[in-house]
Amino acid sequence: MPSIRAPATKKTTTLTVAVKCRPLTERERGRDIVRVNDDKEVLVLDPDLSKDYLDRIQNRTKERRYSFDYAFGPDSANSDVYKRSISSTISGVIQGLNATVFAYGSTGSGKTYTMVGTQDDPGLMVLSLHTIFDLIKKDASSDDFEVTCSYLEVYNEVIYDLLEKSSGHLELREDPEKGIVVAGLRCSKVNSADKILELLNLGNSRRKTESTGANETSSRSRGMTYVYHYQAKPFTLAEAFSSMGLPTRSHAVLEITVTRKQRNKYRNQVIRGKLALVDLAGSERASETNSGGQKLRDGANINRSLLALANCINALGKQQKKGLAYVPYRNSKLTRILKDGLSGNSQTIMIATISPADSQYHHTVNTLKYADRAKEIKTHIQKNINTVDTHVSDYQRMIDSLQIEVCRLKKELAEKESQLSTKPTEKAVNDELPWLNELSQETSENVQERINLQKALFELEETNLRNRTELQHLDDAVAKQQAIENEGAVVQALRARRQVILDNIRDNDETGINYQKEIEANEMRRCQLQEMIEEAVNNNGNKTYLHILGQYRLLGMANTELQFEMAIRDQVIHSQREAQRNLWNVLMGLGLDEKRILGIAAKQGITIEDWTITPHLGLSDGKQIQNTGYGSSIRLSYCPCGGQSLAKSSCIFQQNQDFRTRSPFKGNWELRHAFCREEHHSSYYYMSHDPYSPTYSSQRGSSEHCLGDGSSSQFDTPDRHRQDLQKSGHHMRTQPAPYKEASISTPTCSADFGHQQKDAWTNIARQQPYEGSHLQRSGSSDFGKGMTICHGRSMPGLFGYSPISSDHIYPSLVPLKHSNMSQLLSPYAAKMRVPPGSLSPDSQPSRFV
Ligand SMILES: Nc1ncnc2c1ncn2[C@@H]1O[C@H](COP(=O)(O)OP(=O)(O)OP(=O)(O)O)[C@@H](O)[C@H]1O
Repeated sequence: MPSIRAPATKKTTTLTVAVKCRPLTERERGRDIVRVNDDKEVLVLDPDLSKDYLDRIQNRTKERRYSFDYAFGPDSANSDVYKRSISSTISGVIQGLNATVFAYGSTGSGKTYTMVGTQDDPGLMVLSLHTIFDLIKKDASSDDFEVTCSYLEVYNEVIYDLLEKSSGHLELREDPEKGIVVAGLRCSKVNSADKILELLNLGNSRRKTESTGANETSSRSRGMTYVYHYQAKPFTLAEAFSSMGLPTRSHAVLEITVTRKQRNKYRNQVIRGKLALVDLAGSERASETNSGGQKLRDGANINRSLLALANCINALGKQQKKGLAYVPYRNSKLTRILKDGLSGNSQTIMIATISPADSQYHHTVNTLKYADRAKEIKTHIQKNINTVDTHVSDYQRMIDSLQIEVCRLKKELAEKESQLSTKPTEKAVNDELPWLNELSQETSENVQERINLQKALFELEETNLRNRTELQHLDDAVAKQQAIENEGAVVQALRARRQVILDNIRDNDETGINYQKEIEANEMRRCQLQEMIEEAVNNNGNKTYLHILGQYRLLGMANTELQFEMAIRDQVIHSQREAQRNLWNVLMGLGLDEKRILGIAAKQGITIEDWTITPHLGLSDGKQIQNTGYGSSIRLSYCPCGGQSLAKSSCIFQQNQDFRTRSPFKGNWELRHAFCREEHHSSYYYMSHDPYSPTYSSQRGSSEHCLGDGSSSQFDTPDRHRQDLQKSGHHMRTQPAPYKEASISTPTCSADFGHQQKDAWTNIARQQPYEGSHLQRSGSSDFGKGMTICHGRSMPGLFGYSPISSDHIYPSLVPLKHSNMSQLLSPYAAKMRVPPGSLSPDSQPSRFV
């Protein structure tokens, strides 16, 4: 019988934030600069002792003061932290509530000490597990309990199962019923806290480790004293790690699920509570680690996940204040795994760990800053009750609560709209500076919101694509099963799942339409802001202009940071794909045939979309279609200068490109070779401040008359957008595209700049540290001969991103029209699993502007 989740009352709650300051270690000779007052307030003194009274009253001191739900000083034991801030939440787990506990802090600040503890001072993980089993023991006479446990790590953006001896890479999947799930993760049944601790130890011995110069104080690099407190076989963390003698470089998540079946009057109810205990790797600065190569990459990945976590915390904090719609969970595996803990159905506790040493001032303040923001985050907890029956009254209650939610949201929306309609220009001229600050803040938020909304749309598309694939599998399975048992239980279960997937597709489509509306609203706001800025520049001259210029620079820096993040991500993806290809080579070498491999993969829940084991062949002009004997492989190539070749990745067609851009400074054509980037989200958020970029040259060209030279940008602006800009007074020019038949070519707009702006941009462009990078170049390429078909997406055509776009401030993420490529590729659409019709020129989804 299909089960539904009965509507339980939802309670909105905020993240509980506790700060724990560890004692100074023997090695740290510095000054203790942290004070904890009234168990709630944390004061961080200025590490510079030479600051005097005058500095302090003139606010030149670096002293910082924060207050939290709980604050613990160096004398507090783990049991104090547990009793005051966590124990009540843990008890909720056996009542069907979800809880997440994570320690956040820089390396060596005491995360592991807090989560794991020592024999004398057991940590939060150990204390929580004992509480759970003590409570189960109490209720065991009336109810049946089942406890399962999983333990995973995220290392270099790859998920491993720590309970498996040699775990492969695990994938995250978004299930319409269960939310984010790690496919293939082992869930072991356990019947005591000791058993879990045993598994924990086992898993810890498998965690990835790496040495680093930064964590001299980290427990993991020295003789460790941590002991998991269980009787059967005492086991120290030192034992787990000393074999390697190195600190772990991964984030680990221990998840305990308690399923409770009541034996009394609620016999048909199953209550399920989940506890996630997270041990994050510590953040560190590359400059402090003295490391390079793999270590530097590890550090960058750890920092990236933590940055992604911090970004989510930021966005969630803002969401509470401003109602922004999108939180970038997708930016790392860690944040996807923690999604429920950060905003979903979970009572979440963040333990921010800090060191009192003056040398750690920056890390301490940074941790406290994020902890402070995390206080704003709201989650919505509700009991997880499954029933085997579906009652009409349950549905009625669901509808009622949804209607209340809709009313609340409508009211909020109306309030927000009325706030936004107040024009800042109405303010007095002598208020100019605060007004400008507000304007630039809004400008960058507008940009961020636009990026986020577009990302959200991509995510929905991706989820629905997977849904559609599953739907196809389900239909096949139903047909097969029907032949065996007609309308038996299995067929019914398959049908029930099919319905869930269909509902999810419908919901996602609706959400997509709403996102589209938000994008349109964002676009309107963008035009308003643009007009305000122009008005301000015209009316208030230099002062305003310089201020805006400063904001441009900030945006430019943010873009560069993002580019760097994307470069790392792409590197990881590239390595993974390379490894995957090698693995296939090995499998084929072993003599396994394609069918068998596909069968094995299907059993493991892995979908192989396509693969090619293609020797690197020389390239020639034009298109080639190869048949490798392992299934058809398509290589579309164009490389007049005999460039390099890349084997097609598992889900993308690549074409070597001949990137040409015209340098406005050198005045001649430059040939640049680069590859289309592999399919990845980041491919769509592509920013460039390359002074040679077409966008840039267009800007310069407006005064130097070098427009209309035949160069065409990979980025484009839709007609409506162009009209808006024309309305706002820009001079528009259209650049002809030289290679129309090969690919994507639509007119590009450009805006006129005055000399001042032009020089400012030159300066900004020169400041970009990655100016000459491959990414920048491909971002600024002539796309005339380039082509990337994103396999498996229902979005036809390409998407480009222009940082300064046609209006020199706002990025625009727009689909590029596709040309006759669709006809060329349509015979392969089935192989590519592109939804029917999506390669047709008419299938441009209307929601992409
Ligand atoms: N409350 C505490 N009491 C005594 N010593 C502590 C306490 N907290 C941390 N320490 C000590 O501080 C050092 C660093 O702690 P720990 O290894 O837990 O840091 P970490 O944040 O987990 O580091 P990493 O991120 O590298 O894993 C260890 O020597 C540990 O024994």
